Amino acid sequence: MPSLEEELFPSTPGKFKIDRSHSMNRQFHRCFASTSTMFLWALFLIALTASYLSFQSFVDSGSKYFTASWGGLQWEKQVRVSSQIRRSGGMSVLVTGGAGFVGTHVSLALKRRGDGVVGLDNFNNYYDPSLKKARRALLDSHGIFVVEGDINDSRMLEKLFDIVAFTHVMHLAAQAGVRYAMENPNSYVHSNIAGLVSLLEACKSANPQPSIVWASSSSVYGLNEKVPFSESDRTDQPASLYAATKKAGEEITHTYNHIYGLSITGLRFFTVYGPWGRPDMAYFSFTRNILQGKPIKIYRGKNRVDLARDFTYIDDIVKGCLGSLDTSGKSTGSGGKKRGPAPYRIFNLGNTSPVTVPTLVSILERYLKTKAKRSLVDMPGNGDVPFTHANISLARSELGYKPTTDLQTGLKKFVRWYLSYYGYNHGKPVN
Ligand SMILES: O=C(O)[C@H]1O[C@H](OP(=O)(O)OP(=O)(O)OC[C@H]2O[C@@H](n3ccc(=O)[nH]c3=O)[C@H](O)[C@@H]2O)[C@H](O)[C@@H](O)[C@H]1O
Repeated sequence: MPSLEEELFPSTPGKFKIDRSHSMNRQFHRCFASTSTMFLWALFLIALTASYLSFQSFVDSGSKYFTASWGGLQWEKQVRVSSQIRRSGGMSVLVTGGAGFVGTHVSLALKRRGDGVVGLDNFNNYYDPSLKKARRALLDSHGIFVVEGDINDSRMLEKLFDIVAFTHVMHLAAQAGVRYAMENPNSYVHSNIAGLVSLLEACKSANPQPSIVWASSSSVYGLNEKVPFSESDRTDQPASLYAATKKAGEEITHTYNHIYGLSITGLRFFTVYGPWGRPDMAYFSFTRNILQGKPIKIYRGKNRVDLARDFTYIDDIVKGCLGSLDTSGKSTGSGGKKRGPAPYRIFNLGNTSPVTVPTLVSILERYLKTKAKRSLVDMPGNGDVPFTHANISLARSELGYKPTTDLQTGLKKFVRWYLSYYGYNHGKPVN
């Protein structure tokens, strides 16, 4: 089969017909036919080479994923204004995944205390983008600008660091979800591996280099059976590709810390829930299905043992994130070179009191005043782990992290928000 180039440039040039105007003078044509043909060929070749090269760089930078919704004077002004610090000793933070669940809450908390915040989000459709847009509207009403862009877009990242000398990056952009990794494995590589490297490259080259706090996951403990999970426990048995990419992230950030002097703090979040949460998570989809009278699947482990999670309320997670930013220490590199050792830290951020999934459902039933249609099924082999339980002593001593919201209280707040956001037509208001 001929290649595209062979089709465009057949080996017998005579086959390639150039349309000529009838008004052309035959004599003139005969004299200049060979010169003009060569000239046209040369022009054509130059144009083709140029478009091929620009297409290559487009593909190389992964730009096929990007929307061109950044840049321009107005955009730069919005970025600058949003990043302005309004307290002494404050920080300017780039929050990736800014329109995400945790990103929104962290951004609001930072802004509230006078820090400068710029969000960054690609608004992908892993779950309903209208929820992300509603979060963006909320952020906007608090003076926080969210840039629409992908962390793989290195040109855009470079531009952001040109405009603002961010002191910190709160990196929360990721492909989340444990079970979805079997459906769309490449999206995890794209965001959690390639995107992470692209972001670290931008941070490494930035002058000054920012300190980085980023979201790892409790899922890195995988098949670890020692409870509660401590940071020093083994994390080399991931049960899902999601977990494997988060574990890889911990190794990748370590190399950037080691080679370039970037200050790194990785946070292992334990099943975070709350208002403005992620619709793909169990507590959220259970609520929707219970209100709509649809059945819910409750997974059970081996020997019909209930699964359990160390569900952690969003406000507690936000405190852990801010504590991490405040204690992160400085990156030491400049001009892409390390000038001395920089902090590398990993912390569990959990609640320390696991609750079983059936108990979670009972709490929801009470607040929703509706019985769930429970269907108990054996846990499919899709990356799930039977339980999680955080040991948080390290975060407590280093960050002053102290979770204060139990599942009952947190779910009550979530249900209130859910009903106010989606309306009361799906169920009765919570007391
Ligand atoms: O801590 C993390 O690092 C991860 O937390 C979250 O993962 P998980 O702890 O798996 O939360 P989630 O899906 O809410 O399932 C909760 C429970 O409900 C069970 N579950 C789930 C679905 C269902 O239909 N039925 C069911 O029983 C299920 O078996 C499980 O026992 C984040 O999604 C993930 O992005 C990551 O951040």
